[in-house]
Amino acid sequence: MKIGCPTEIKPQEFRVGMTPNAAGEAVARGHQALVQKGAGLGAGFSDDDYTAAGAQIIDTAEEIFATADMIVKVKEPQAGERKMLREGQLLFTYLHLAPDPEQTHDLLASGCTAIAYETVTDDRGGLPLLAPMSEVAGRLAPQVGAWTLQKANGGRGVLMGGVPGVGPAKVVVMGGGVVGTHAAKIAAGMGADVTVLDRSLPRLKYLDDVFGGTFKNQYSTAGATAELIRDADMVIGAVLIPGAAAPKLISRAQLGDMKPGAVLVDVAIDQGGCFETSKATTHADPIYDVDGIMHYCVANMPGAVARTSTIALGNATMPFMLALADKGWKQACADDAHLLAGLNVHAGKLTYYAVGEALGLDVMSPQLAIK
Ligand SMILES: NC(=O)C1=CN([C@@H]2O[C@H](COP(=O)(O)OP(=O)(O)OC[C@H]3O[C@@H](n4cnc5c(N)ncnc54)[C@H](O)[C@@H]3O)[C@@H](O)[C@H]2O)C=CC1
Ligand SMILES: CC(=O)C(=O)O
Ligand SMILES: [Mg+2]
Repeated sequence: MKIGCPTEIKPQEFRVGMTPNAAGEAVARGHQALVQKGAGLGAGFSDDDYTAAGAQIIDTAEEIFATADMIVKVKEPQAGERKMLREGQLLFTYLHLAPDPEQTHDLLASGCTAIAYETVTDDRGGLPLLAPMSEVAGRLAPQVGAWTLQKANGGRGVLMGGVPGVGPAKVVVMGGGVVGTHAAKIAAGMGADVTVLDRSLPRLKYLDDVFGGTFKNQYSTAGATAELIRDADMVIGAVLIPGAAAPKLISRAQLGDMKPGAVLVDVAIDQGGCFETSKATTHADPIYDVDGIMHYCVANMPGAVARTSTIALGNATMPFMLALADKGWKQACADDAHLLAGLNVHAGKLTYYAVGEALGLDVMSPQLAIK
């Protein structure tokens, strides 16, 4: 199979969909790896690194989209890329379709088959292709939140760990999954006073067993949220209902109950955000103010640490990419229900129920798509 890897074109996105090592594994199995010139530079991989692994360097994205059987990327295809997708072509990348009707429309119109990293599942109820980037974004969240809390950036001017004689920042983390747990660990490590909210009792039991002495946890209700945010210096949004638009957990009216200069970091922004006032921002212009509350809502946070993120993502995606290349997508999905869970679009039809529900569109059963 011809596997194509174009350069990412989302603003300030420096990751790349295929590492030289992954390209080498594909080539060793008889596939062709077509990598756009310079695609790996932002993550510290030169064209020579790819050539040494057996990949072919291709000048333009147009040539890659025109010839590859499978396109492997990081971020959702941008408008120009969507125009180049074609019927029968396989797209393997993050999509986040529920909050994105335009992208959904274009993917359906292209006739391509699209497997979304963020809805591939595993045996333990996890999301193995979202998890590595959630680990990164979770660990970044307190770091960017601490920067936003600085006075010159519009924040309250509160230091995460405080100092002797002055108490630490109060951090509330909404959602105790992968992002939330990593965010809480780092925030607590910086010395902040951290509380994690979740709606899953088994998850709260796990957090209590493992991190009981490090940060607090509480069952997530509107009442508990209202009480905690009044006193918070920073709130990190880290909830997820897989594939679906994020639930809105803090309304605009509630910003008035918060301390002026408090910070909201909405990591869940790629699923539409879990605060009413969230709108996606970029690394170039990451923060904005609504009613005196600072918002950080970058939808591709891991792009800030492109090398760590590219290697971590590549480690997770490579076995699935190789299965898709070796067997073709239908057989690979028929053999692996977890990969089939990633199928979001096929031949002009949506194949993921939560996306159809969010956008009011019909859905074809994924089992039918692989028949
Ligand atoms: N902005 C960015 O660059 C990135 C964003 N993300 C996003 O971060 C979000 C979280 O991802 P993960 O932690 O991997 O998901 P996860 O599935 O591991 O965790 C989500 C948690 O939210 C909890 N939850 C659901 N509804 C809730 C509610 N109403 N109140 C409290 N908790 C609730 C669930 O019980 C679960 O424990 C996703 O939207 C993901 O796409 C992930 C990586 C990068
Ligand atoms: C998960 C995601 O959207 C990202 O890593 O950019
Ligand atoms: Mg998007």
